[in-house]
Amino acid sequence: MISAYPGSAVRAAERPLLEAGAGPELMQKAAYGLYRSAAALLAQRRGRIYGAAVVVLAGAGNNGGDALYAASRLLARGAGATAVLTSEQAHPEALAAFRSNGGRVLQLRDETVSAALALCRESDVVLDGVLGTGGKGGLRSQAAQLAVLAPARLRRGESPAVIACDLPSGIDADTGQAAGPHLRADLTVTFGAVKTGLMAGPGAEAAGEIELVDIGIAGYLDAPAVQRLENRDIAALLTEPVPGDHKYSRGVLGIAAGSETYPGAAVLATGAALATGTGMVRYLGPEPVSGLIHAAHPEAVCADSTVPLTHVQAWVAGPGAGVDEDQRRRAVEAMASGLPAVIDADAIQAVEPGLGPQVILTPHAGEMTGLLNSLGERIDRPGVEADPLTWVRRAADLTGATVLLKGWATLVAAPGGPVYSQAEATPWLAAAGSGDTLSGILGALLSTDRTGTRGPGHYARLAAAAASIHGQAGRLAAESGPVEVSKLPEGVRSVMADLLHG
Ligand SMILES: NC(=O)C1=CN([C@@H]2O[C@H](COP(=O)(O)OP(=O)(O)OC[C@H]3O[C@@H](n4cnc5c(N)ncnc54)[C@H](OP(=O)(O)O)[C@@H]3O)[C@@H](O)[C@H]2O)[C@@H](O)CC1
Ligand SMILES: Nc1ncnc2c1ncn2[C@@H]1O[C@H](COP(=O)(O)OP(=O)(O)O)[C@@H](O)[C@H]1O
Ligand SMILES: [K+]
Repeated sequence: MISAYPGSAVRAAERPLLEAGAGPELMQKAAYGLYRSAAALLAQRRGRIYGAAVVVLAGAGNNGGDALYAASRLLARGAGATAVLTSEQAHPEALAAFRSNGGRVLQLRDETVSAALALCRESDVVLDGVLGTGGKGGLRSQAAQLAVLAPARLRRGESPAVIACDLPSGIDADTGQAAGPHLRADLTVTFGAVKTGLMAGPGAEAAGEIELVDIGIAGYLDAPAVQRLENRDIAALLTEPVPGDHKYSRGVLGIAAGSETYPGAAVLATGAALATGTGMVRYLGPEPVSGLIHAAHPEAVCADSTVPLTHVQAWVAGPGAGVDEDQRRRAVEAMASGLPAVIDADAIQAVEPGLGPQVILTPHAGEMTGLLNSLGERIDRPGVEADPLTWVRRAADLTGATVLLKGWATLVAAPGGPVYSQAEATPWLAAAGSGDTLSGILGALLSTDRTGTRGPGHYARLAAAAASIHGQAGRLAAESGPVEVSKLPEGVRSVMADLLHG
C-alpha cells in the first residue's frame, strides 16, 4: 500500500526535526536520494554518469537546495552541470557547494529564457527544483515561460529525462491542482512521504513514476489522506473458489445493462465479469441484447425480469442503458436492494442522496459534473478535472455512496473517507466501452466477495482493486498494439492469474 499525505502534513511532520536542528541532515538525505535516482537513470540511459549533461532548475527555497546538492554529487562523478536560477535568491550553501564542484550558473531573465531552454534541450537530465511544498500559486514570470515554452520532449519524453525534486513545480502538493503552467516529469523523487498532489488530477499526470526517499519522518505522520493499492493488497481482497463451492456459493452477478440502442455495453460488461471470475452472470434486459450476450457468452443466464425477483449477490446497472425505461427502473431497484451495486453511465442520472457505501457510482468527469449539479453544486467539467480529489470526496459525502471517478488516475472515495488513487492505466484505455468492462470487473469482485471485512472503506478498496485490474489489463493489451476493448477480458484473465497465483 502506498500512503500519501498533503504537503502541509509533511511539513508539520518535519517541524520537530527542524526545531531540533536536523534541517541540514534532512536536506542531505533528500539530496542523496535524488542523486541516486538521477545516477541510476543516467546509467541506464547512457551507460555512465561521466560526461553527462545535467541542468538544474533551481528556485529560491529548499527545493532548489535539494536539487543543487544532488547535482553537486553528479558533478563529483564527472557530469557537467548548469544551474538555471529561477529567482534572484538560491539556497546559499547548496549553491556554494554546486559552484565549488565546478557547476556553471545561468540567471533566468527575459533575455536568458531561450538560452535556458536550449541548455535543457541539449541535456541528458533536467532536475526540476523550482518549487516544492513551499510553492504558493503557480510558477511565476520566466519560470512560467520556461514551462510554457518547453518543447513536448522536455515535458515528457526520451531525452532529456526530467526528474522532479519532491513534486513537479507548479503543482499543488495537497490537491494536485495546477494554478497555471507547470513542469512535467518522467520521474518524481519525493521526500519523507508521497504527497497527495502526486496522486490526483494534473499532479498525477505530471509526476510520471514516483520514488519515495525515506528521510526519517514517517513516525511523525498521522493517517494518510490518499492510498494506492499494490498487487499484494489487491490479492488479499480476492476470493478464490474452494473445493466445496458451487456456482451459487461462489456468487452470482446481476447485470442490468444495454438497450436496443447500445447493446454492446452489456456484452462487454458480461465478458469482463466472466474473465474476472464469478459463479454466474444473470442478465436482465431486452431480448435483442440477450441474444447478443448468448452468442458471445453462452454461460450467461438471461431474462427480461425485475431486480426484486432475481436472486444475486451484487448488481451492475447502467452501462449502455440509454433511455430504456426498464433498465432505469432496474438501476433504481438495484440501488435500493441493499446489495452491493455498481451504478454506471446513464444510471448515474437516477441517483438520489441517502445511498449507502455498498452502492458504487462510477462516473467519468462528464457524468460526475452532471451528478454534482443534480445535487446542487455549481461546477463544470474543467472544474472537476482540475480538482478531482475535492469533487470525488464531495460526491461521496453528498450521496452516501462510494464514488469511483475515472481518469488517468482513477480516484475512489468512501463517504467520510478513505480515498484511493490507482494509476496503472494507459491512455489507450480512453476508448468507447472501456468503462463498461470496468463495471463488469467490479461487479464480479463484489459478487464473489467473501473477505468479510466490511469496515469503512471496504467497498472503496474493492473498487480501487477493480480500477487497478482494469488498468493493468489495459497496459498488457497495449503492449501488442492499440487496445481493442472487446479483447480486454483476455488481459483481465491474465492479470487475475498473476494476482491469484503470481
Ligand atoms: N523542510 C525540510 O526540512 C526539508 C525540505 N525539503 C525540501 O524543501 C522543500 C520545501 O522547501 P521550502 O519550504 O523552502 O519551499 P520551496 O518549495 O523550495 O519554495 C519556497 C521558495 O519559493 C518561493 N516561492 C513560493 N511560491 C512561489 C512561486 N509561485 N513562484 C516563485 N517562487 C515562489 C518562496 O518565496 P516567497 O515568494 O513565498 O517569498 C520561497 O523562497 C520541499 O519540497 C523539499 O524539496 C527536503 O530538503 C527535506 C527537508
Ligand atoms: N487518459 C486516460 N488514461 C488512462 N485511462 C483512461 C484515460 N481516459 C480514460 N481512461 C479509463 O478508461 C475508462 C473509460 O471509461 P468511460 O469513459 O466510462 O468509457 P465508456 O463509457 O465508453 O465505457 C475508465 O476506466 C478510465 O479510467
Ligand atoms: K520541484
